[in-house]
Amino acid sequence: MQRAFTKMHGLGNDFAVFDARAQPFTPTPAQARHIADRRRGVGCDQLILIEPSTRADAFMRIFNPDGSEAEACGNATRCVASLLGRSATIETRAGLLRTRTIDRAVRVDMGQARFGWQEVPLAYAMDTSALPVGWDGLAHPVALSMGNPHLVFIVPDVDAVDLAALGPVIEQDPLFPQRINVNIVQITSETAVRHRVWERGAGLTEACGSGACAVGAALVKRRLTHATLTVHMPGGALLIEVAEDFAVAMTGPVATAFSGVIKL
Ligand SMILES: N[C@@H](CCC[C@H](N)C(=O)O)C(=O)O
Repeated sequence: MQRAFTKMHGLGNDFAVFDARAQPFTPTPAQARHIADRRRGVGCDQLILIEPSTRADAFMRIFNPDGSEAEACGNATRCVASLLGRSATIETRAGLLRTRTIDRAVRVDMGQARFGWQEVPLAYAMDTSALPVGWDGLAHPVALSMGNPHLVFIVPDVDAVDLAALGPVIEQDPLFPQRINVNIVQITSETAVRHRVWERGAGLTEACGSGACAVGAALVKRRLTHATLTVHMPGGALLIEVAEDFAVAMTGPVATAFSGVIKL
């Protein structure tokens, strides 16, 4: 079977996007690993399927390189929005997301950050605004859901953390029954932060849209920054706006790299 794809990225967080509206397609875990493989496949941080929706312009499905399916992907939502038109509604496992293209950027209403321990989810009840746990110097993270699970550690220097070593250990800790995305953030001013991420099912990436939203919501929850802030990641920056009810909006760029066909 051959499948056409478009290779896109948001801030270097890259995707193989498959339009599955006419020709249905659900990758097996082995196919997902093959497509994501940077030497033998397309090479990407996530596989994205655009499917039909009865409630929105399209349904977006997200697969990590390990074959697991994710509920949310902020950077891919902007990419898919740019394919669907100036103002699109996208259904995901995390809910309906409204998007708007403004000049060359896309704004996405990413929904409400949720701080209930069952909503993250955690294995047992804990104060999610500062979990009483730590891993090798990383301690007291905020835990929350942006549709997908996130931990946010506030650190003095994001470059001093060995995220490649700690990320997989924290991601797979039994405290997180659905595993977790691991974010570290350094506050540089009341309106700007530096952010690095270890993504569940994917590893270190250049940027994570839902992670940047989680960072904004966590910092506002802890009253450490303004509600509008710029989140700088290795691949570039996103503008994050957190409303009083913790609904989060994200604005940033998208890029199309190339189109191709892969044999599966
Ligand atoms: N890159 C994404 C997040 C992708 C899913 C994540 N790895 C998960 O399993 O939750 C983003 O931009 O949000």
